[in-house]
Amino acid sequence: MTQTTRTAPATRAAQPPHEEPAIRFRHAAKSFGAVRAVAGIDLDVRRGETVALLGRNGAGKSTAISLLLGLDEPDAGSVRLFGESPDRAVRAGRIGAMLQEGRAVPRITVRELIGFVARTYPAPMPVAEALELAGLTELAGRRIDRLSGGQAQRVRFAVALAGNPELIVLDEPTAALDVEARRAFWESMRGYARRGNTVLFSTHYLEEADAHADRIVVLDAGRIVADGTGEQLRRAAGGSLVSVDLAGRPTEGLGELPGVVCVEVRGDRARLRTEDPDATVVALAGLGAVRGIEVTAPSLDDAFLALTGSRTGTGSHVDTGSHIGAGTDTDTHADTLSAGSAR
Ligand SMILES: Nc1ncnc2c1ncn2[C@@H]1O[C@H](COP(=O)(O)OP(=O)(O)OP(=O)(O)O)[C@@H](O)[C@H]1O
Repeated sequence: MTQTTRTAPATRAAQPPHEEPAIRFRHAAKSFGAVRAVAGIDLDVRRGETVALLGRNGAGKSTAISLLLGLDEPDAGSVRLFGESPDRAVRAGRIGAMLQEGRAVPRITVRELIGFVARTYPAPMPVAEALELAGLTELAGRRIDRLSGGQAQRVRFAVALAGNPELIVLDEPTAALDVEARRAFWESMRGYARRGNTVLFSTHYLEEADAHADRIVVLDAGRIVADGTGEQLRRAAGGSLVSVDLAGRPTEGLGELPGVVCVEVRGDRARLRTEDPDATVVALAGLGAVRGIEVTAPSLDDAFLALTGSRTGTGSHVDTGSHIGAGTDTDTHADTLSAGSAR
């Protein structure tokens, strides 16, 4: 491979309207036997955007990323990066990736490793710059096998930066990191994005998607079920939540109150999702059911559960935590909201 060096641009220009997007999926599909891991997705990511790919275990995030990096070929449809094939874009150093697996090489220093990786690219980022962006300047002389988990993750980020990519793809970059390491990681990522680069990251963490992405794309059962900002997703989830202490009252008829679209009972409390919280509260008052009444706007968790069709009703099995992790006891109804409905 040619080893000429050019100075990395401090920032990249915003995408002119005629330019190809950084990422373009067109009807892209990939199955493994009977499993449709990616079931025909259409997605454009503009240059300079930071996009989160959100979904539960098995939603298809890693498969979509593999298609994007050319590690897997789609069975149907296409994936283009900056208007070219993933393979070409990756070889040209336009794409950097940080995947879930990947073990650090022992016995060499952080600086040596990044230098080594940088030399394999045609137009790498200066090593000192990659180290600085990844927050590794102080650790440049440290041996790779003597780093903490959070520091090792930063090295992987620097490896992804080494080719001076315009797009970086991160598959669950903060899994297993503690709060401080996460904060440091996102700071580095934002530093890279601020230069006008494009970022696509997958995550199970709703709050990370909301805090660090311009746009959230929700995948479920291989399909895009929503695409928009955190705020748009919350709105798409529809309605506020009115909860009230039942105080032994029967639950019959709650579903017919004005505005109510669904009722969930947890112990002695009823949670009513409503499109008209004022009318619902007035109707509850008419029934004399006002003990412990609370009205809350939908959270991103609520939105996620609604968008991915997660089962609600009895409530006891609904994961309302902000980490959509393994073992979430949910059903899949990918057609709850159609792709792009949150936009
Ligand atoms: N190489 C493979 N062979 C067979 N099935 C696979 C393969 N890779 C993925 N799958 C299946 O495809 C579906 C999507 O998996 P994928 O890893 O893309 O999901 P994910 O959203 O990244 O999940 P996670 O959050 O657990 O990493 C799953 O049902 C998975 O079991």
